[in-house]
Amino acid sequence: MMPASMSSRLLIFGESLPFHRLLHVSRKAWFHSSVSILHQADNHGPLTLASLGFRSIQERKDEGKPNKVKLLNSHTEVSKSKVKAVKNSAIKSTGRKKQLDIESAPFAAQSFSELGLPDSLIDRLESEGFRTPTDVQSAAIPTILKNQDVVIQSYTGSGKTLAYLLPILSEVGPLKKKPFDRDGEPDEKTDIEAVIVAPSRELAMQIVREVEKILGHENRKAVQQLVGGANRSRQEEALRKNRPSIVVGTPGRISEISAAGKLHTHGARYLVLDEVDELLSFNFREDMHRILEHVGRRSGADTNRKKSLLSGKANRQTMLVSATVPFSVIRAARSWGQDPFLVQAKKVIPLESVQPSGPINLSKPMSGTLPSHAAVESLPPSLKHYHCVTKLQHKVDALRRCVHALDAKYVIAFMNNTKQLKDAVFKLEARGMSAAELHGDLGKLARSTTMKKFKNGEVRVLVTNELSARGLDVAECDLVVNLDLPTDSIHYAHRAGRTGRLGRKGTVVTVCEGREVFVVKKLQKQLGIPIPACEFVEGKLIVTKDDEDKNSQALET
Ligand SMILES: Nc1ncnc2c1ncn2[C@@H]1O[C@H](COP(=O)(O)OP(=O)(O)OP(=O)(O)O)[C@@H](O)[C@H]1O
Repeated sequence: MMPASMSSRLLIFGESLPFHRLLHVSRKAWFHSSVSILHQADNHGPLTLASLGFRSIQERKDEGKPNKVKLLNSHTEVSKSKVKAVKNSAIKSTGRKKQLDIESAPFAAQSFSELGLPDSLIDRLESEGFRTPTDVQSAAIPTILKNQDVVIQSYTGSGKTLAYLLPILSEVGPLKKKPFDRDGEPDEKTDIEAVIVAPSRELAMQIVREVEKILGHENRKAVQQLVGGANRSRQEEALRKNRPSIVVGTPGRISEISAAGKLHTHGARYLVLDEVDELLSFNFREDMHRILEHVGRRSGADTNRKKSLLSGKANRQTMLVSATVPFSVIRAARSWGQDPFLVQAKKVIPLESVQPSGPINLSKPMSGTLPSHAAVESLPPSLKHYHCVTKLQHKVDALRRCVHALDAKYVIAFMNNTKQLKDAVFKLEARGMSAAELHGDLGKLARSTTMKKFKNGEVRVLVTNELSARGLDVAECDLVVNLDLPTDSIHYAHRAGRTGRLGRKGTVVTVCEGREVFVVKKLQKQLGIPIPACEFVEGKLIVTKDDEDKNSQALET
């Protein structure tokens, strides 16, 4: 669960301060050098929960109290020394610089019931142990419930899946808010109402499990997985028999079944693209085109959208989700959605006010992404990063020593080449460390068996490739090792994000050769994080100074 301190911060001029501390410093009038907090007032200002009709617990508690700190006022001052800097955003708002999400106090929501979800859903959440919404959930749920198209961006493991699932489940399926129609009859829609697309089978199946967990076993037929590698006719039969309201799948299988006329999504109200930046890649282009053209495209579809629909746009609510949001995603959201919002952990702003924070390469329109910027703020702050230099032939040994030094129990090691990956598993096993391979050449059954073994602790080191970099949620994973370098900072971020989930501790170690160190330096810069050099000595991880640091120190002295 997200620690309270993380879920109660305010963003002030791009800087953050825990809500309780803001109150504290303001009360004490502790103003060494002050920061003005101005109430945002223009059209491009952040959408806040208050503006959406929600009030924070704090606001409600403060009602009627004398001398309360009026946060929504135009001039509150806090000590600058108490304001902690937040890293540059991947994308910046072009709205007035002085505006801030001061009303983001409600983002420190203490319970799901504050967010406008139906009781049936809240009961289920509680029985599954979900009591406190994460920041991104507090920001996204009310926004989506107001029928806004959204781009959701927040760091890996911060709970983005429930951020979009809960508002959908409050409108669709057995736990929805209005289970009866206008005539008081049970509203048992038989159409597909939500389509959720993910780039890999594992991720799609993980999302299905999350939906099933919330709906409960008795309602599991309300969701159907449509993933490649599984029996297609069985999936088609389940669609016909169970009439699910939600489908979750991979682009290829969804568009295949849709093209065969066995999946009717024209009346769907919701389209979610999870790991959207990956779904925008060339590999998925044709399938994604079909999905975007069909989902929610029925004229006069039954939606509860309040605003009039622009001609040529679909009758659906579109949600694009990822920890890494390059500007290509912002552009896509603008062209597919209607006045979409960018939802981050502490702010909700209109997408039209978002600009790229660097130059776009206009000669390559499809690659107009800003990898270095898109990856900033995609990593949980709780992660520790190191790199370790070794010879190519000693990399697996370095991995083994790293696992022992950190006493890591659930380790994911990334490699780029399947043959070398198999060799690494062989070497680890030969040295008595339980390891298993996971890659695309394995069948669906073998992949899920391996995942099960990893999750239940039978396998200590999962050696895998980019297949497992996105979305995979193994809460216990305490160490990620890059045995081969990732291709760029976005890939680094998604790999690294397999550990340190939901505020837990996690370590990322990149094992590289001397000639590769410059890449680590580059990653460090692009991600805005330190990745110091380390060695494993006598069963311990020791941070060392690398040559560059030693040189700069020598120059200083
Ligand atoms: N409010 C909550 N309370 C407790 N656990 C939660 C809450 N929300 C989500 N979780 C759990 O946190 C874990 C991470 O969530 P999730 O996979 O949605 O993260 P994510 O932001 O989508 O990560 P990634 O970017 O890597 O895909 C999951 O196991 C999920 O069940």
